[in-house]
Amino acid sequence: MAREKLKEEDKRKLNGENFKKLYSIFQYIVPYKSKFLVGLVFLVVGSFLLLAFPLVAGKLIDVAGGDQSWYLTDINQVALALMGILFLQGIISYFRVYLFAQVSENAMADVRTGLYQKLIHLPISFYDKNRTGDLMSRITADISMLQTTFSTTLAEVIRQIVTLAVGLTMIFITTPALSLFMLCVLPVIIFAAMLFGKKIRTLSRKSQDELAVSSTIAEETFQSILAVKSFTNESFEKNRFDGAMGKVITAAIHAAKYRAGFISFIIFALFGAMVAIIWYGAVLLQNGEMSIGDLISFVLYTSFIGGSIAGLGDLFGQIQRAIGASERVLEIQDEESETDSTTTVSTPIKGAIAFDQVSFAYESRQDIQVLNRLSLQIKQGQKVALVGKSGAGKTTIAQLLMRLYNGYEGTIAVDGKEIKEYSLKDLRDSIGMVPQEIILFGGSIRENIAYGNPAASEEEVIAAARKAHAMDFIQSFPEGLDTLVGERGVKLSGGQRQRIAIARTILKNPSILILDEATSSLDAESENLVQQAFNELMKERTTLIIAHRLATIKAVDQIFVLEHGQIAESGTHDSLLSNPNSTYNHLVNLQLVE
Ligand SMILES: Nc1ncnc2c1ncn2[C@@H]1O[C@H](COP(=O)(O)OP(=O)(O)OP(=O)(O)O)[C@@H](O)[C@H]1O
Repeated sequence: MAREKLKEEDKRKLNGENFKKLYSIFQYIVPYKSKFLVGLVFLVVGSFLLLAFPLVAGKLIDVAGGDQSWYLTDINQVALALMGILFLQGIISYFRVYLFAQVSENAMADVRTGLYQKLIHLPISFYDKNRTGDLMSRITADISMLQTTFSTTLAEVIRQIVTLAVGLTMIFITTPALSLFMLCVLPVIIFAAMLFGKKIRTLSRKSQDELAVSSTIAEETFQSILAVKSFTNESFEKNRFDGAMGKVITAAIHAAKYRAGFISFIIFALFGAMVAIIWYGAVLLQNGEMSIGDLISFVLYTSFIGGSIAGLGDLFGQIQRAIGASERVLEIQDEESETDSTTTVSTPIKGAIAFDQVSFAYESRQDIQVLNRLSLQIKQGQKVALVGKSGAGKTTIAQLLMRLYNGYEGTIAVDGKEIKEYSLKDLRDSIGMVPQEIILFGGSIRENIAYGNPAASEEEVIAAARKAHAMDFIQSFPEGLDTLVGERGVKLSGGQRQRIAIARTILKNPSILILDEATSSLDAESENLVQQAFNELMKERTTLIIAHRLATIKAVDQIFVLEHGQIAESGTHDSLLSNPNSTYNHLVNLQLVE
């Protein structure tokens, strides 16, 4: 398997606190513990079997040389025993890998589902602070990393530790003098290599950093290529890039000097140590203190030991990275979900709305007081419009009503009861929102309409589509309601998307309606159909229109003009217009000019 290169910033220290994080994720394995334990037993037995291989291989040579002191005295028997060991270890490895895969796949699917469920229950304010790409990588890359850790890395660590412990024990039992000699030579070299390695890593990180700087320069210029060209700054940019490249080369060559030293040192020292050890083995052999078979066992065991020391270094790197990944997963699990009142109401929400002295600032932008002691009342069934300059806080009012954000001061009541006392489901079920920008899910038109009420029957879906004046265009597609929309489906026009969103909301049948009007206007025919669909939708529902185009709101019962976080004026279109100094009048004039 190709391993991704370890990024230094992704690594964490191997200390108790960090292991606890990994352990928290490891808890997901508990439901599959019996399979995990069997896999673990297979792993240890398999490792022991493999470690018997050098011993028996050594015996093969000794038996060939006439040694009769072992249980098996015939080379054919010994060779068969060797094959038997390999065969058995093959079967055990198969089941070990298979079991660990089952455990880790299931456990990590649980982590993923848990994380996904947690994420969709987090408040919108969380999404304001985190980028989608980052959340995606937690659910995909980070958990894949953890999966590798629990399926392969953990098994490898155990296998290598067993190999190291058993390998060392075996060589000390069979060839103590030679092992002791090796132990005096090798650690010195390993220590020197580690020091060297650390220095080289620091230096190559520096050259990578320099490379990153040069990439940023390139990226910036490509993105602003228009500016570069219109200012004829090509040569300026080239010089900037040249300068950055110069730094890359200096840093890379500096690192290369150390790497060259390291390589020649390793070749000399490692092979030198090998010569020394083999020389000492030859001396022991000559003096009759050791058999050829023992020497072969020793060489095989030391190659096993060497392999596991090298392997462990890499594995610890992986674990350090896995800790980073578990940290990012746990971070989300520690986030606070939307707070909810557990009491559900028995009487349906009718739709009278009252904001009383409501003040609010977004958590991520505390310095801007979006609403400032705002009060407004909307009677049940009334149609009202909110107008105001862009950024005045119209959408914010709607979002607060749906409790998409908490942390406001004052009270917001529906049917005379503070919204925090409703369960989120009751409250949001009773509010239908048709947003400005309608994004349909990938799937059929039917599924997109039924999103408003997944339990709706075919007839109800069709009736809703009719009321939303969407059926005509739906029927014009060969596949009708089964037509696929979204990224891989047909592209619908803005007006068509709006009518689907309206049909969806008709199916939801809320008592309160929020229409966030699209800023861009549709062509006259489409506009007319959408308006008719809206009229159908608004029937007998309390309706709050977030109006951008004032022409569409002449008929509402009341208009609230929002300014400086407060309701500056309210009244009907005609009454507001009759006052020449009103902000409303000013807004209308502005739009007329546009
Ligand atoms: N999620 C958010 N985080 C931080 N600030 C926000 C957020 N959403 C809106 N704001 C800020 O709050 C203010 C009010 O925004 P809001 O979207 O309610 O205005 P609006 O009246 O609906 O504007 P528009 O007519 O352009 O849609 C703006 O200054 C905006 O920048």
